[in-house]
Amino acid sequence: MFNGREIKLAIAPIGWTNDDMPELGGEVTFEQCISEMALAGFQGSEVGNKYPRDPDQLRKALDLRGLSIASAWFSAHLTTDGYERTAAEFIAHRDFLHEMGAKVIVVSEQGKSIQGQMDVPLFDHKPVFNEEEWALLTDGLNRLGSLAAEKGMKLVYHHHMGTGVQTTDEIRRLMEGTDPDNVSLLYDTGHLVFSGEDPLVILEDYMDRIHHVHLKDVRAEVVERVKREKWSFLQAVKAGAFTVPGDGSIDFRPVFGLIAEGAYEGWFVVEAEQDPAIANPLEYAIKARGYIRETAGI
Ligand SMILES: O=C1C[C@@H](O)[C@H](O)[C@@H](O)C1=O
Ligand SMILES: [Co+2]
Repeated sequence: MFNGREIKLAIAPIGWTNDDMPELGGEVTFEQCISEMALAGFQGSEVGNKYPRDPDQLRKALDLRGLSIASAWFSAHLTTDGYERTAAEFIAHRDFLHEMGAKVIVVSEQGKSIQGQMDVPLFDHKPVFNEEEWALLTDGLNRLGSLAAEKGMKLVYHHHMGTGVQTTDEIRRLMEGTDPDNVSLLYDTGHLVFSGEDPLVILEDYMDRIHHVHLKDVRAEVVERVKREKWSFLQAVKAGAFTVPGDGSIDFRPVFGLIAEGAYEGWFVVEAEQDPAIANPLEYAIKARGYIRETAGI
């Protein structure tokens, strides 16, 4: 399907230990997490809070298991903290990822975000940026993107539930307001469907700007309850709003079909945060690996 183009498969540690709620999977060790990723047939990982920050130590642990680092999340606060402070943190993050051999840097604007607030209803209180905030965001991202380019890397922007860049219109505004040379898009199926967007529209319109992919599925019945009962993002995650591809309500066949029509090369990262005490991480990783083989042929 992908005609020999290089697509590598990674899985995020968030199914084992959740960075947003460290109590989920608190007992799971770093070694168990990466060993099970390799056992399930993945080649890479993103960086979680239990990963050693010393590049040599991290590389050794990953090399032993045939894994490499695809990327890691960076929380930007361009709309609230300003460019200079954000850039200083970004450079340290970029340099760590560069040393680990990653080519893309995941960035999400967390100014005014409600994704980490346990009691704030997700669908009623998401932030909406004003003109000034949009200017701070797009200008700051262009500048962070040129810092990434200094190391031959790409900034991939993560649209996300509970943030100012969640909906199709907001993604469109971000894409139109930024320079394609500096700002690329991270395509996350789960966040688009959770928000009520059509994930195929974003692929059709922005395929040439997509340089990183998060494969997340959603349980539609849980999403309905989140809306009806006014749950927060974290409550939704705990209740199982997300799961691995092949276990929820998204049909990934057209998604893979459209990606295959473009020129995409890079990582597909399975990313499915749910409670590891309910959804055994190794079992779900194996399930995801099988589904991708069956539907994408990789
Ligand atoms: O890429 C991601 C990183 C997580 O920390 C986040 O909350 C999750 O939903 C996601 O898509
Ligand atoms: Co994601």
